[in-house]
Amino acid sequence: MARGKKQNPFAARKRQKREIGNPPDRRSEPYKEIERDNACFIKYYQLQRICANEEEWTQFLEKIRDNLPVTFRVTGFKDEAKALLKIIETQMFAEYVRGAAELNGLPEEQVQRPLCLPWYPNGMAYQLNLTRKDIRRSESMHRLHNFLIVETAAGNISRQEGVSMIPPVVLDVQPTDKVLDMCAAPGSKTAQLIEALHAAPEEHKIPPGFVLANDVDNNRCYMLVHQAKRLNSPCLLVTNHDSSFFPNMLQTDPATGNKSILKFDKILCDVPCSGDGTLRKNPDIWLKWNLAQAYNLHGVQYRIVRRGAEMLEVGGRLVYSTCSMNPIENEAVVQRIIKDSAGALELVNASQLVPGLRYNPGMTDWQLATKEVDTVFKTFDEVPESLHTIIRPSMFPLPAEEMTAIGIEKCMRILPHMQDTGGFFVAVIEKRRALSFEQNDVKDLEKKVEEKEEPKEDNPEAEQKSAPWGPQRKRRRLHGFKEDPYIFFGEKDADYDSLQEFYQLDGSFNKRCLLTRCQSDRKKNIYYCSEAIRDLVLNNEHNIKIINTGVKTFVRCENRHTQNPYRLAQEGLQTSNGFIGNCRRIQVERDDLVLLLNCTDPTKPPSTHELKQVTQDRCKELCVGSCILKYVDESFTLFIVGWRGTSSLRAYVAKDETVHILRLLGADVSKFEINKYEKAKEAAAAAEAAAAEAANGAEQKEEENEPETEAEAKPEETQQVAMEV
Ligand SMILES: C[S@@+](CC[C@H](N)C(=O)[O-])C[C@H]1O[C@@H](n2cnc3c(N)ncnc32)[C@H](O)[C@@H]1O
Repeated sequence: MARGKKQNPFAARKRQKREIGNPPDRRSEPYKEIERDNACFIKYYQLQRICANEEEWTQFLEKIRDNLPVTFRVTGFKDEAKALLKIIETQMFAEYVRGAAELNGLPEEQVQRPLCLPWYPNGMAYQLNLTRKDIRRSESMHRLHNFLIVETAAGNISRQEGVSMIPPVVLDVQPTDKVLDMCAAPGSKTAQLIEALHAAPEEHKIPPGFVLANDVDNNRCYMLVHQAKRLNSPCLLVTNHDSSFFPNMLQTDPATGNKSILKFDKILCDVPCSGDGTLRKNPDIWLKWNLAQAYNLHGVQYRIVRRGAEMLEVGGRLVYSTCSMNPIENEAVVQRIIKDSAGALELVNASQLVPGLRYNPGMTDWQLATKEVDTVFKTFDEVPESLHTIIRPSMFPLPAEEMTAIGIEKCMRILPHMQDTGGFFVAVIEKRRALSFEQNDVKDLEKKVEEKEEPKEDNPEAEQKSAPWGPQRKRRRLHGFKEDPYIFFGEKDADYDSLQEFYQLDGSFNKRCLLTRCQSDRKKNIYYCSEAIRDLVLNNEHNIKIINTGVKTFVRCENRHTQNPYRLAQEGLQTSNGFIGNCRRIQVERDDLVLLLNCTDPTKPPSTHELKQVTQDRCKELCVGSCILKYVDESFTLFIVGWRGTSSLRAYVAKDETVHILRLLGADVSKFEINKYEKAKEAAAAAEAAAAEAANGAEQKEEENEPETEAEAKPEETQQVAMEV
């Protein structure tokens, strides 16, 4: 190479590749199990004495190397949940026992029954004695597998790690609470928070409280929207911010109209962590685990919980949780925030909310070490200067008397061997008074918001339009997609008037909570959000990046026979149902509903003549258009969106929901079930037959071209080829 001439690194890499040749294609190699071992991990946790004795340590190591059993919970606020639970406990568990017996070659009597998690409210969560792989890969489990997939998609069950259900339970959310989930994606805990908010539908048609679910990762925010949307709550707002710098928000007092800084009653800080408590579910962590991760995360974990503490209402509750077992990410963060709060925050014991849960108390002592765990430090003084930027004084345990005052033992450490779960850490904190470092200047915030706002229209009747965060005026976009605006209905809206008339919407329905996402005279989808969420959007849209809110309630559906261009959306029916009059309701009996749901061809809806006389008579009273089908069972009542056609009636629900309802009705769902093993067998047989036919054809062609004697000489061979293919 000529002197001074720079070598192009890409070209060099290409040349090198050509010389060495392409790396072997590993896709054809058999899948190698990950070795569930990591010397530093073992050394570190042995050093910390996370187990009381050798025997427990052996149990811990054995369990953490094992696969995780499947757990799921029935999503709780619907009346149907109990009916579904009953089906699970009878039919599905009978299926489970049969399948597990076949899988393990055991008599059915010896199969361990699924375990109802004692600490989960209302007996709604179960742990199966099978792993995800067992269920996915065995034919005997295909019905159970189908059931889990369909009911998860329809939002009636949630497959979630057992220990991950604990933080929302101890947060103890009530329907009136203002809840913040600071690190919410992908949203399994957010779903629990929403369920708790809607737990008393008889008291609140729409809960006065709300859940603000936030995540810093824009892509993960959309996973969160997808997960939370299954619950169809009008009380959810999804935002995209770094929680450690979450902006203060304004709220309006509905009685006085005065603005104040929003403080939350309940805050969940399920912070990013090294995740070594999920080793059973994610064995690849064995390959990556090292102490540097915990050292790196301690700072951001502290900043998030500190910001959470600032935004917490006095008297409110904050839960700090991680799926890590490391005291640097757990007790060290908790002791630091409690100490810095100078008595404003207090750790509390929440064991009464999880009766029967086995856990260890928070650790009062731990040690730090180098990344390879070859040098151990008991105090910061022992740490060499070269590590001072990595290992910080706040990571060490406080002196014993300070630790006693903090009551760190009130934290909960759940280890895998205690009840065959993953590992988890949970701390419950309450705020006794305002923090010395929190900023509560409402005037200052109002000024900042006003500076960002566009001039307001004078006409109070005009619709209120939000500008998405990262206002278009500035054409600034930090990351992710630019969201469509949130355009609320004004006091006078022609579409609302026609909706009100057609559906006899009750006077308590707040039309100003209806919104669309595009500026057009022909609204396409109309969403609904609660009053509290509307207030938050309008007060803070210039300050906060909103990703999603509102539940789809009306959908444009032009049909020349109907008087109203909007049909009801099943997603929003849970909310709109309570406000719609009798004029658009048809009560149906079981057989009629089964008939309607079994009609899967939208071009051939059931004729009203096929229905019971009473249903036919009721249909005659309704003009063409969207309607509510009501079905009353002994233990539950169902409301389903329907369509009254000129001479037909149909149910307007998605496939997974259809299967769910048919299941609740005790109807046959076999036509919706997919047996992938049967399908694979059928496909293999078809391929075999096709290949045989092709081989036969080829042989015949050859035979036709060959001399007569040759063909006569090998007839069995031709036969043989056909059979072998
Ligand atoms: C342990 S996960 C949360 C799991 C979630 N609570 C659930 O139950 O599904 C941590 C989340 O924190 C988010 N995150 C990381 N740093 C953050 C920050 N500074 N602010 C907000 N979210 C953050 C990550 O994107 C990740 O989704």
